[in-house]
Amino acid sequence: MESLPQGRFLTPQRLVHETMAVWFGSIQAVAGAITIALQDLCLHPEYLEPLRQDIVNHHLDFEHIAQGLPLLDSFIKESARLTPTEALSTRRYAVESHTSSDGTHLNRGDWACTTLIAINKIPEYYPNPEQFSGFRFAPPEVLESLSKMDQEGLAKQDTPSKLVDTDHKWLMFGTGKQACPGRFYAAAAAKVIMSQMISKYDMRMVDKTAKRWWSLRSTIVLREDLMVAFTCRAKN
Ligand code: HEM
Repeated sequence: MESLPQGRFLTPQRLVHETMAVWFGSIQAVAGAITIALQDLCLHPEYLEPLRQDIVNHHLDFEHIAQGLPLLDSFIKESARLTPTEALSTRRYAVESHTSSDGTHLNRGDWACTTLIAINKIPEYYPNPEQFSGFRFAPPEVLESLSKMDQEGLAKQDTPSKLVDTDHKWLMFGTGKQACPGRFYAAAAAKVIMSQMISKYDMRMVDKTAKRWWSLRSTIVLREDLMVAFTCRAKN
């Protein structure tokens, strides 16, 4: 809407359609990120207890300011790093021809995008990029509070970061002026849902070797037939 030519306005009908398009277009990305993170939790059950502790320690803060839960934030980010629901990001249309400093040339009318899934595995950006390291993005003071066992073998980033941060290394939500405005909502919704599931249920993947997704062009589509079994935890 911001990018409408000056002096042009949306009719109420168009406004409703645009709003519905945003919701229908975006909610599958939120659902996808949560589903992938829950599957990763089944594949890496050693993260369950530290995450439960994170929820016990930080959920009240999160309820007040819709931010926080640093371990859960990092876990969801790591999960999305290795299995994003889109392989490409940051699509841009060249309104005029342009040559970048590395010699890449775009003609007017060309499209360019970032290769999210490849960037997420660059070793200079992510030490041991193929390793799932659920707490790699968490701040050091939070990591120090973990037991030695929970810290063993974790790949860590030089600087901590959050799921909603945007920069040239983390393009899940795009970058610059057009970066996803829904990311704060998406992260908060994912944390609400994940923290409920983690606190109330134990979970396991019925078949740990089952294929989790297939690709349709650049979209990573989650398989509907993958089964996760949830068991209600006994109340203390
Ligand atoms: C995990 C969930 C989500 C992911 C991975 C995601 C990802 C993205 C990406 C990659 C872009 C393009 C950014 C760019 O080109 O620089 C984008 C744009 C956008 N997203 Fe999201 N999104 C998510 C959730 C949401 C939600 C929940 C909403 C709204 C409720 C939303 C609303 C939008 C809108 C309106 C834009 C267009 C912004 C513009 O062009 O100025 N997104 N999103």
